[in-house]
Amino acid sequence: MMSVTHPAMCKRVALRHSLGLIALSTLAPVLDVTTWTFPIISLSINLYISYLAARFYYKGDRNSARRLMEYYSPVFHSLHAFWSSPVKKKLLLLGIMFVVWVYMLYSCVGYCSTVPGLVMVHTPRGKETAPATGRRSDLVSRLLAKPQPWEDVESDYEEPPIRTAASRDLLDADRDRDRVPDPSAMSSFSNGSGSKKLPQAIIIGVKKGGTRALLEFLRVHPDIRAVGAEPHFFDRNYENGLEWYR
Ligand SMILES: Nc1ncnc2c1ncn2[C@@H]1O[C@H](COP(=O)(O)OS(=O)(=O)O)[C@@H](OP(=O)(O)O)[C@H]1O
Repeated sequence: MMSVTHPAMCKRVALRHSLGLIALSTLAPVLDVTTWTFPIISLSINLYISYLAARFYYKGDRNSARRLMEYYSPVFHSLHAFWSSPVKKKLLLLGIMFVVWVYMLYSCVGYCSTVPGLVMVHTPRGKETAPATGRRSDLVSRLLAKPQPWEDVESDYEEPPIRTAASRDLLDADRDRDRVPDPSAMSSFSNGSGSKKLPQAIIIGVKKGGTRALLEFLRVHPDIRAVGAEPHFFDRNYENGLEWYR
């Protein structure tokens, strides 16, 4: 339509788009969308398309227009030029699609391996906390490891891990599922002498009342030993008795 109403504009647009293809291909690796292999491979094709667009721009005849349109779709051009059998066309098309697919897969694998982790890694006190890049397996093994129901903070104190809401929820779900009324499963709330004691302070609160935050803040104090997970003694495990609670 534009070639009939505005032939000059049509030529300008074709040339601009052809040159834009080179710029776009060069920009892609700069924006980290793909690797530098892509603009290098596509440069020859883009240059040839630009050459055809320039020819169309200056000549503006039917022949140069047709050549340009054919090369805008190199796949169809090659099919048209070299292959006449429909079966061979389909095979060639499949082959080209496969090559493109393999190249995209290769690019994606390289790209995905550089994506940083979404969670922070717990590091011991005094050491820097770093993003999870390159340490994902370590983090996964931490998250999947079954947490101890009770922690002896005095003998083996570790600062609480920094977790995202998602990983904390995962751990909470895991803990709730694994909470069985088995006294042997509860390690002692040891004061260092090995004796079991009842807690000296209890955090009571409604759901979503911020009890976890309070527990984590208190746990930071080196003289406070705190449970690893909320024991829910009074509302869920009361029937298990004080022996379970110790
Ligand atoms: N200081 C302070 N101020 C305001 N809000 C706070 C504070 N500390 C914790 N929170 C929010 O409390 C929610 C978690 O509460 P709980 O730990 O009791 O949750 S749970 O019942 O154990 O699941 C949780 O809310 P949601 O993020 O909406 O789940 C926390 O963000």
